Amino acid sequence: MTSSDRIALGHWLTAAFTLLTGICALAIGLYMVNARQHVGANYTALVADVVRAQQHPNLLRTILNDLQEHPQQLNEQRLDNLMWRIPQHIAGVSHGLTASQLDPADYAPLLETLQQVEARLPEMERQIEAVAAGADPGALISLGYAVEDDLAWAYSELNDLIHGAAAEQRILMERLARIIGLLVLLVLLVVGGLMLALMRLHRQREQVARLSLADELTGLGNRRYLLNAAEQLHELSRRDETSLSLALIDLDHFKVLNDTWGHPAGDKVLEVFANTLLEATRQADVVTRIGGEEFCVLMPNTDAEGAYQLAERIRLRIGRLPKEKLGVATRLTVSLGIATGQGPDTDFDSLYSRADSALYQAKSSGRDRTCISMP
Ligand SMILES: Nc1nc2c(ncn2[C@@H]2O[C@H](COP(=O)(O)OP(=O)(O)OP(=O)(O)O)[C@@H](O)[C@H]2O)c(=O)[nH]1
Repeated sequence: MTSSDRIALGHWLTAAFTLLTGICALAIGLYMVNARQHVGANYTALVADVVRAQQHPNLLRTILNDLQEHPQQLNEQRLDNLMWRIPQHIAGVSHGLTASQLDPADYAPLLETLQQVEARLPEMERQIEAVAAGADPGALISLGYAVEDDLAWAYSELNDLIHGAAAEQRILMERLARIIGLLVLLVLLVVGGLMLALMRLHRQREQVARLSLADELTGLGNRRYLLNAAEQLHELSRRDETSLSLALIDLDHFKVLNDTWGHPAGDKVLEVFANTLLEATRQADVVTRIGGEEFCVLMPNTDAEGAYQLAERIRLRIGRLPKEKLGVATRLTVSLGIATGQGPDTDFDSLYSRADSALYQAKSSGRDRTCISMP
């Protein structure tokens, strides 16, 4: 996975996480609004019915009080109107109660009282007619007060019951919403953690892949890296009919350097050497360390003359490295063997063996020189 792939994956995961968080927040918000409205609507309508019905006993008491004070002045029309409205409101409240989520056991005695009131209304109507016809209002007044008393008690109790239930349900909904919020938070934390772990895993895999292709000491590509690059460059050179050159570079008498100044000093020299190689070569060249003190530069689109120029540039730069930079009081020299192929003649094995022969030639003819393999 390339770093741009990793960045894309990171963006993708962040976008997915943001989307998930948004959806969760939206779902909780909708749920809370909906639940509140549902609970509110359920009890608000019922409370309104009861409050409206509570006016009836008040009205009835006022009419009865008037009748008691003025027995000759029966307000028949208002009483008739009440006799018509009371059963209607009892029916409405009964329906609201059975449709609600209240426990029927809680409101059954109140409903029974309201039904008893309703059952007494025909008798009351008869008495209203009798009083209107001139009878004594005493019986009507005492029945009316009994009805008023029952109605007032039943509606007042119902009011308390509904308000209590609404408050209880609101608390329950708030607790539920809090629990759901916590659960969603937990899910988001788990998902976020998983996404982070996934990204870390990808990073580690990428690091392992990078390490498996890198030389630990110098940071250059290793032999496996060289083989991969050679395959691709050979294919490119074959297709475009361009030259591909390879230079094998070996430090001279490195064993002596190691034996004289120690292995750590030798390591430092190898690092300086690797940096010098990188500085001397082009961006397109593939610089690798393929053995102890053996390095390789693969040069795409480079003919024999160009390869020789580069090899000599490297050799001269190495020879001019100051002792302070090298960390050892000696002059460093290198031997180079180069080989060049064109088109199909650029496969790694044949280039390598030709460059290796040229390197052997450079070593055996006195070192500190570049030898070219003739095709
Ligand atoms: N410090 C250090 N030395 C290494 C490393 N890898 C290989 N060497 C040493 O490099 C030396 C290579 O020795 P030889 O193969 O005899 O080559 P040379 O001494 O350079 O002789 P010529 O190549 O013939 O000039 C050995 O002493 C190895 O121990 C490394 O990573 N660090």
